[in-house]
Amino acid sequence: MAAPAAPAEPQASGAPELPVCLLVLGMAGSGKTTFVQRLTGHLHNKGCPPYVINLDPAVHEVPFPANIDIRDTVKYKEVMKQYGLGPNGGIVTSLNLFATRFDQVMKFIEKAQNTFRYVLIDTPGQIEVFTWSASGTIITEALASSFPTVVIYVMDTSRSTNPVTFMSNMLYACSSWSSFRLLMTAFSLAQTDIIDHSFAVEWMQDFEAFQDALNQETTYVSNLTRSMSLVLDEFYSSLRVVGVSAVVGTGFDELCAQVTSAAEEYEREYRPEYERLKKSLASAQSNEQKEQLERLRKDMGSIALDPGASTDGASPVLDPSDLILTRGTLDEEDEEADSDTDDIDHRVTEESREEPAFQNFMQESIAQHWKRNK
Ligand SMILES: Nc1nc2c(ncn2[C@@H]2O[C@H](COP(=O)(O)OP(=O)(O)OP(=O)(O)O)[C@@H](O)[C@H]2O)c(=O)[nH]1
Repeated sequence: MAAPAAPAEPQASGAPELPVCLLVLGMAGSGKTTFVQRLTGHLHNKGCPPYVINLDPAVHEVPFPANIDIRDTVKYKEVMKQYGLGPNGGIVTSLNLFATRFDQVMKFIEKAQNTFRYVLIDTPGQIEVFTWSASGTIITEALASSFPTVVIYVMDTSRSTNPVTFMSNMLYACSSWSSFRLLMTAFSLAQTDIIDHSFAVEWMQDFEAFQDALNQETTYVSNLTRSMSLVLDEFYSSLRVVGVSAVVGTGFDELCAQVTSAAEEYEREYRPEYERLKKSLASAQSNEQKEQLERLRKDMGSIALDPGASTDGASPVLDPSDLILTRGTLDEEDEEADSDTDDIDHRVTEESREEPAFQNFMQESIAQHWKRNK
């Protein structure tokens, strides 16, 4: 476990500054783990060690001190055996199992929030396992609803010098961005010790430079890539691009500065929007529930309760709930006359059970209604 850092500085409002969650994504083998390792070391040297979480269940060795490691909770190989899965299915299922306990991880982070300024999260090798899975959404939404959360997309520059490969990488990045659309994406071009990242920055900023590079390609894919580059313009403009080398350790000061600026933007622009969406979702859900309940009441009201009952006021038509609460007998005197001679007051004991029973009945009916409607 990393030693705790100095307490977070208070914000202007007086509240302590929340740690920034950095979600490290990237294609398989792009350098995510090495990046997290180097960034952890960098932050240790700066006197603010991060809280580190490993979400890759299949990694052999974690080369950094992880505060929380998915492998302590879920045994990936056991999951594969037990469910008869291959390696990728095993990773997805392990992450799903872990996501069901993520509320506990959140409690750990919340406890540590005054002592750490950064929470680093290393994700599984296959990007789609996290980006396009329910567990990835659960984890990201849990983090983003409590802390400023920034996606760091690691792109291996040395493997992206071909414009078509570069575009594939950009599409992955863009799909992560749209999947977690409330998050800022900081972009790290790793492995800049092998090749300078300026070509990639130029391709993002200058459409014609990218077209020139594409002109060398004559395949169908190059035409598709050309069209794609037009679409990605808005995405490029939202990126904060930093070149780093996780091996040499260059670029990390700039990366931290960009993360701070992204976290500020998150608080300023994304959080209010996030809160607004959360509220409108909650109110839509509650309206939906009300409608379901109303429909259920109507359905149940159409059941003939008592063929002999009249609607002239002398004998009111019963609501199904009345029927259950009175067990079909409204005439209290009759009931008293029929009452047992023992000491137990059956009305009190049974009525005390009836309300929970009715509530259970209503909940079950609503659940069945939901199922049917789905
Ligand atoms: N030269 C150089 N090599 C790097 C850099 N970052 C990572 N590597 C190398 O790239 C390879 C893959 O790095 P990892 O950190 O394992 O990549 P990963 O994305 O975590 O891999 P998976 O999680 O298995 O998909 C390793 O051999 C690293 O040493 C870098 O900045 N420079």
